[in-house]
Amino acid sequence: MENAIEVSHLSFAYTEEAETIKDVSFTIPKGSYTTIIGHNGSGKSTIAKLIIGLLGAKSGTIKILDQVVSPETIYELRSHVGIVFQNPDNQFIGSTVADDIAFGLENHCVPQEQMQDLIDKSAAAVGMTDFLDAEPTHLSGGQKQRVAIAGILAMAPEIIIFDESTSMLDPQGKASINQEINHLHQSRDITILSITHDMEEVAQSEHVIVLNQGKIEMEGTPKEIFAHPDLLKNMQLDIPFALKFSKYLQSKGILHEDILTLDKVVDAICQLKSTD
Ligand SMILES: Nc1ncnc2c1ncn2[C@@H]1O[C@H](COP(=O)(O)OP(=O)(O)OP(=O)(O)O)[C@@H](O)[C@H]1O
Repeated sequence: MENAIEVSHLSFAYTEEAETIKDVSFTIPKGSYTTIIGHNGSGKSTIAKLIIGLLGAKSGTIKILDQVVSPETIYELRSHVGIVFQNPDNQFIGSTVADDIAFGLENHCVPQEQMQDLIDKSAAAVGMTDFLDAEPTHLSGGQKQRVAIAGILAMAPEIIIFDESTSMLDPQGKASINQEINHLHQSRDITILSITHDMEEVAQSEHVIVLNQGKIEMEGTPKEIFAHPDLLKNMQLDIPFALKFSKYLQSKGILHEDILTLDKVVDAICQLKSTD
């Protein structure tokens, strides 16, 4: 399978005293959904900034769609990668929400007649239809995050990087955006790299990278990663609620395996009832 992103022996330091990223290597296959987790300050956002060339590596290489990221290539490469940051305040350009979502589309020369449809659909996907004429600066933190996500959804680039971009959303908003990300990934084959503290989102991804003090500590499927709750706890990380619940049901003899999502826990219980 071709790779969307290849990171090879990447190191980076903000200061001379200490390295923030220490010899990190990983690959993200095209069309895959990867999450990066790690304690605060483990270097997750720094990796995202290195990938899109906002920071320059001290050593190592990064390839996007088989091209090495460098000052010469980054401008062209960015047309294939959309990124939504944690702090939406730094991302607004338009004077209304609609203008803001339109900005990326205009840059990509999307015809006017398609533009309105894309703005409407992406605003609806993040629950912001009623705010299209609002000024972005007047929105709450979570609403701003929704608009920033809508701007990227509208452009549907080949690769999307989410850097804790649902951190300010209420639980329902988070769940519906997670659903939207999953839908986008499955229906359009878009490569997703999501930096997150939301273990429910991690459970829906295909591959997980666990970062600890600038190094990769573990890598694998969500099931493989969540099979080590004690290791995760040592890194201030948790397992999804559904997994805790399924472990509890196992202790009561009701279920017989670890299950990562609530939907699947409910399916398993329904299955038991139907075989009673
Ligand atoms: N501009 C900067 N100058 C100096 N040090 C920085 C800078 N930005 C980040 N750091 C340091 O680099 C380390 C990694 O930061 P980074 O933001 O990548 O972590 P993170 O894993 O994304 O954290 P969080 O989960 O809190 O968002 C931290 O120790 C942080 O203090």
